[in-house]
Amino acid sequence: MDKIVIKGGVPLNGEVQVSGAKNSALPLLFATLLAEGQSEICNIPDLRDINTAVKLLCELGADAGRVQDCVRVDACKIASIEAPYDLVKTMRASVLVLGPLLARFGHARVSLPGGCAIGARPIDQHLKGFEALGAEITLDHGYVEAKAEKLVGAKINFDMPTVGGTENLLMAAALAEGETVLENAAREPEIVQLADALNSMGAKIEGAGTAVIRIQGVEKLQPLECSVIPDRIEAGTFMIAAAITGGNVLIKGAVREHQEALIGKMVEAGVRIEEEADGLRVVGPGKIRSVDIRTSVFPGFPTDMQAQFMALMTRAEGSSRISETVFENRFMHVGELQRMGADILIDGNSAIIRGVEQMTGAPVMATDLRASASLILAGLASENTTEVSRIYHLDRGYEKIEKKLAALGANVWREKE
Ligand SMILES: CC(=O)N[C@H]1[C@@H](OP(=O)(O)OP(=O)(O)OC[C@H]2O[C@@H](n3ccc(=O)[nH]c3=O)[C@H](O)[C@@H]2O)O[C@H](CO)[C@@H](O)[C@@H]1O
Ligand SMILES: C=C(OP(=O)(O)O)C(=O)O
Repeated sequence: MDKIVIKGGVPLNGEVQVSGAKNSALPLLFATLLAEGQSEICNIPDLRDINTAVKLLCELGADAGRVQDCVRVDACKIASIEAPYDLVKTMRASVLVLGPLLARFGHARVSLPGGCAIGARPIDQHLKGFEALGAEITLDHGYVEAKAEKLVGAKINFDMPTVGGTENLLMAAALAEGETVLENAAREPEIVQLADALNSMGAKIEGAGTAVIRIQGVEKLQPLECSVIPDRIEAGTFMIAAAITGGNVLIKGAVREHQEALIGKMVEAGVRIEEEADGLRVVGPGKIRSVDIRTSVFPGFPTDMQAQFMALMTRAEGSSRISETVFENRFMHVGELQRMGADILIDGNSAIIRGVEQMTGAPVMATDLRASASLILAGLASENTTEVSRIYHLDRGYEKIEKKLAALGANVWREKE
């Protein structure tokens, strides 16, 4: 297994290119199952989750593979409608094959993903939506099975705005008969990209990016050709890297409209952020100010940036409160940050962080994807050496992060444990 080693204390300088968004690429890859013929999606990041998705598409019988930064998927011949446990357990987003398989073949069987490090993460809202479209759902031997002679449009009101649930239902409803209305839908940029992509395939979807999405079902969809939007969470992670080291970095490809909540909080913390033609320039302050955050659905502060923002607050002047409202167990990084000298107290779903003058490097363990990133960020701003182990979590979602950071001047590299 690999670990990341960081010798902290270097202000980052230069330019870094943001990769394609994992959380957009995954639903787009599964959307290719909706059409016969060859789809091509470009600007696909080179990540473990993408490899898992391609493997899953092949397992279903599609002819899928990477050609440079594109993935081509020929979904003419689908031999299986089952997503097995071995793949689903390593990547929860595998449940996104349910919608497309059900819509095109009337049948899908997917291993239930179960809980993970950050929370229970049920899929009841996805299943409620499929049932409303007329599917029969059964749970058996750890698998969820969905069957329908035909899907018929319906009104679906989600109990909470769920990203995966909205995506799964968008894909299923695209081929259902008649109109589907999704209420209390998620509004993330990844939803907008999926709806745009489906429309380019011939779907009729209106309202993506708002809480109410209307889908007029069509009989058939064409193969997909598109390019993945920049990863706003990777971009945000580099924004914090620049800020926490007191550096000056142009984050190329970062989109301001995708980052308003993060930008607002970083500016409050004293960070200078300027929009340039090809991205966002972030200039770290001499002293970081404490600010409170509360995670929320888009356009609120993203839960996927909570751990990284906490790393920033460990170095701020004063005390800040970070409340996590999306996932019930997303403070796994706290214990590891404490090992590096952070002063953090957990109070229910909030963490109270009192900034410290200096943190010291330590061997720490990555517990999930964004926790891994927060430990690297803390390491960049700490004295001595930090070693982050179990970085297979990191490799799910960050493309060559150590190389990108090293190109900005950081002393960071990957080693075998
Ligand atoms: C691959 C991908 O895009 N992952 C993102 C997606 O995950 P994911 O799509 O799994 O997250 P959701 O938006 O569905 O989850 C939001 C909340 O709703 C709950 N819920 C969700 C569905 C359901 O059927 N029942 C239910 O109770 C979840 O447990 C969670 O508390 O959005 C999350 C929230 O922005 C991000 O952290 C993840 O990075
Ligand atoms: C939680 C995340 O991903 P996933 O939904 O794939 O677990 C993430 O990207 O931070």
